[in-house]
Parts: sequence; structure tokens; C-alpha cells
Amino acid sequence: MDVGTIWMDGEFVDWEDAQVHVLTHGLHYGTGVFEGVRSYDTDNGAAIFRWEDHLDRLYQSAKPYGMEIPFNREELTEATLELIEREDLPSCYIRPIAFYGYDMLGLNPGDAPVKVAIAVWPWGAYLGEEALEEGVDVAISSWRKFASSQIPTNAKTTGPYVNSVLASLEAEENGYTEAILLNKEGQVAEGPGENLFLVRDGEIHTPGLAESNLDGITRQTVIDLAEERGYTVHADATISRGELYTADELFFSGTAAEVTPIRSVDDTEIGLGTKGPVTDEIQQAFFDVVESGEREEWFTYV
Ligand SMILES: Cc1[nH+]cc(COP(=O)(O)O)c(CN[C@@H](CCC(=O)O)C(=O)O)c1O
Repeated sequence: MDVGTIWMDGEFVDWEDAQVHVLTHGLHYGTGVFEGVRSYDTDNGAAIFRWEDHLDRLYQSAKPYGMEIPFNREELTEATLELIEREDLPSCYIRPIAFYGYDMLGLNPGDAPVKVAIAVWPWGAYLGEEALEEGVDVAISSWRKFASSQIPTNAKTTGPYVNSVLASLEAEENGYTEAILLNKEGQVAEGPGENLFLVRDGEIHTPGLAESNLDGITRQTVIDLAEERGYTVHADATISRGELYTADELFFSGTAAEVTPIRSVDDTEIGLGTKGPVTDEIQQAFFDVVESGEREEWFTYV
């Protein structure tokens, strides 16, 4: 990858110089919070999709860990816009991260400084170029999604992503593109890096957030777009494993995954085994939004 600069604690540094001490608290204990954001090269120029919502979530994610991010919204916004321009990447994936840095180790971060970095890079179709059109084959993970009573699932925290890594590794080792995780009660939670939607008899269902799922910004976008098109959306659904197999359609949503159809679960074909008509309509509506860049309330223009 043709790399450039990274914004780190107020400075733009060369990619290879963006390094941390091996005794960084976040490296040992997973005490970091991050965002996954996309800038699109829209008809109205480069524009970051739902940046304000991602910023909201970044600061909210820091709260359970007593983490004070030492830069305000305006500073992070200015840094990100400048970084996109410096890297000349109107269409890119943006990774802001804040984490407890280097001081004497111990579970309590104590006087460890809060470090902040922002990187951008090109990132195409998260689950593969053909996935958006043809759908992906997924498997139910043997790992369960952790519960919000164990770790705040409304915070996008680095350490707990080992749960997602385990599920993704297992899926790939078994020949699948992605996993679906069940929660500790055995109900459908989400993907390792995506929310999940089910279509049945023309209505759309997605698991609720309280028990185990990230409050996805793309999930909310899908809900808004579906309701605008007259669909009934059940946004607090309890979905059993069996209902996945009998669904008319399934799809993932996420900043990286965008809207990706699921064509099989545990080798059981979903619907006709390809992208379904409702998924197609929602996916097209999503891409119309991010390609046009017209809905100003959802875009921060570079
Ligand atoms: C567990 C999880 N659930 C749902 C979502 C969708 O949330 P949103 O992006 O706000 O719609 C993501 C984003 N996963 C990010 C990280 C992916 C990665 O591999 O790292 C992403 O999509 O950027 C998750 O990590």
C-alpha cells in the first residue's frame, strides 16, 4: 500500500514513524477506543459519511474507561479533513483511535497519557468485490458474542475485538467468508464487524442493541432508508438461529461492509442463494446516498 502520513497527537508524522512504546497500556490491556469511518468521492466532492455520529460514538466509547480524549471535535475534524487532502484520498477508510499510552503498567491506567491517532487508507469491499453483488457464505461461530453486562457493547473498544477476531478466524479456517455470532442466550447477535438484518414476508428485522450489539451507524442508516421506502422495520428483534435458515433474505451492514448480502448460513442457502430483492433495494438506496453526497445532514464535506 502506498503509505503517507498519519496524524498523531496533533502532528502529521510519516507512516513508518507512527509508533508507540512496547509498554503502552492499550497494547497490554486493550484499553483503546476507535472508529471505522468512510469518506466517499461523491458527486459533491469528497465527503465523510456521518462523521458527527462517529465522533459522538468515539467520545461515548471513552467514558466507561475514564478516558479523557485530549482533543475536541473540531480538532479531530480539522485533522481528518487535512489528512484526507494531504493523502489525496477522497474515497478512503478513516481510523481514529484513542488509547492509554505508556506509563508504568498496571490495570489501572493511572497517569498513562491518552494518545490519539488518525489514519486513512483505501479500503474497497470489506468482504470481497463479488460479495456486494453475489452475497457471502457465513457460518454460525462456536464463539458467543460477549454481553453488555460483561463489557459495554455500546463502546467500540479495541480489546474486546478479540471476540470478533476469534469468530472471523474460525469462519475463514472453515472455508467461510464471515461468521455470525450468537449471544450468550443463543440468540442471533451480529457479525464480527457488522450488524445483521433479516427479511421475512416483506418486513425487515434486526437484533436489538441492549444485550450484545454495537449501535451501528450503518444499521441506523439502513433503518432510516427502509422506513422511508415504506418498509416495516423491527429494530429490537429477537432472532433465533433457526430463523436465519428460513429467512427470505439476510444481509450485513457496517461502515466497512456497507450493505453485503448473505447467501448461505452453515451451507444452507438463504432464499434463492443470492442477493434478494429487498436487500438489493436497500443496498442501492445506500449507494445512491453515498455516491450522490446530497443529504447534507449525513455528510462532512472535505
Ligand atoms: C461488532 C460490530 N458491529 C457492527 C458494526 C457496524 O457499525 P457501523 O460501522 O457503525 O455501521 C461494526 C463496525 N466494524 C468496523 C470495523 C471493521 C474492522 O474490521 O475493523 C467497520 O465496519 O469499520 C462492528 O465492529
